[in-house]
Amino acid sequence: MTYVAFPSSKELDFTAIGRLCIDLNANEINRPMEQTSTFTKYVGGSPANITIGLSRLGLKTAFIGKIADDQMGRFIEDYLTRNGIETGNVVTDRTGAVTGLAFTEIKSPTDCSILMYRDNAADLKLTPGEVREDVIARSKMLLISGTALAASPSREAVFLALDYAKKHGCVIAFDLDFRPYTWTSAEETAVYYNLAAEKCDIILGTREEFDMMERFEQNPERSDQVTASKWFRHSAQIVIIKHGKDGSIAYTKDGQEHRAQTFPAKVVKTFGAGDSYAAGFLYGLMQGWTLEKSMEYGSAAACIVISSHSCSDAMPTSAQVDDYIARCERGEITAN
Ligand SMILES: Nc1ncnc2c1ncn2[C@@H]1O[C@H](COP(=O)(O)OP(=O)(O)OP(=O)(O)O)[C@@H](O)[C@H]1O
Ligand SMILES: O=C(O)C[C@@H](O)[C@H](O)C(=O)CO
Repeated sequence: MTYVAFPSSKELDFTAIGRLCIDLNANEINRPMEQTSTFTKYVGGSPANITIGLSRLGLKTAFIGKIADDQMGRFIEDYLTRNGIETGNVVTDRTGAVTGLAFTEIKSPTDCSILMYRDNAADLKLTPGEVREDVIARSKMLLISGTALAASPSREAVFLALDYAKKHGCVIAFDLDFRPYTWTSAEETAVYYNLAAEKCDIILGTREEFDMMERFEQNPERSDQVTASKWFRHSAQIVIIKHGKDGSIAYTKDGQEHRAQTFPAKVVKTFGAGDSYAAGFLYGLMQGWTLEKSMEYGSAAACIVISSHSCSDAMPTSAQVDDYIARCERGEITAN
């Protein structure tokens, strides 16, 4: 059964728009930030991580975003280029904006948090005029990410990208990627998330992210089924609701539910699970696999990333995902 049809004639498989930033991940893990002295620098930001993931899996990818005119901005652009991602629509800020920094605290494999430095962040300065229609026109899929909706002009840039995607028959995926620190009001957050989600074919989020969007609605049981059915009255064909190590459920417009197994992992830290899951899942969907197989691939990719120190750098290749699944089947990997 095919739930979304990707336009086969287009040259780029995947384009994402949104946040490009830096992760500084604690080297001394299993302790609070106060006791951490050194960090390793990686490219970060959910849509960047997903694009890197899809490029590692072998797809032709591009990114639309804005970087600071400094060493961090140049590091990000260089990393994307070295990973085979087209950066012609990554523009450089000239107003003195800075690169967003995410310091990660790894207190234990299940207790992780992120300390953000995002004042005057360059990624939120992307203007509608800087979004190139031709890049979206050449893409089979556009991915948007919620954080880019948090402020103008990046918010309007994303809505224009959605219009271009609709015009050019691009499949649209929305990773909700709700980061509370970027937003100022709960009402504003829900309004813009809902406006964007109405236009998307595939919506991926956690139960908590959908709860945030449902603040004006009735879903007292926090039912995934009720959540998904709302979006099928708009553009959605697939709604995925993620539940951490308990797995994920994909709902489809034909009323079906699809579940996939999760895999054991020796977890180092939890962040990056959602981004690697999205990369693996969207890759499978583009290969024409079943939803179950695509979700399983996402789950295995997530296990690889949460067992590693980084998010972007740890994004696996197909060979690594296949190998992980095979080792799990042979009982060689157990959870910690
Ligand atoms: N501890 C775990 N063990 C095995 N698989 C996991 C674990 N945590 C997450 N996963 C896999 O990753 C997928 C996505 O994880 P999760 O629901 O935590 O997303 P998320 O909250 O968006 O992640 P992030 O922490 O990156 O924001 C899950 O559906 C599951 O397949
Ligand atoms: O920008 C953030 O919010 C942090 C990300 O850079 C980080 O890579 C992450 O949390 C991945 O989900």
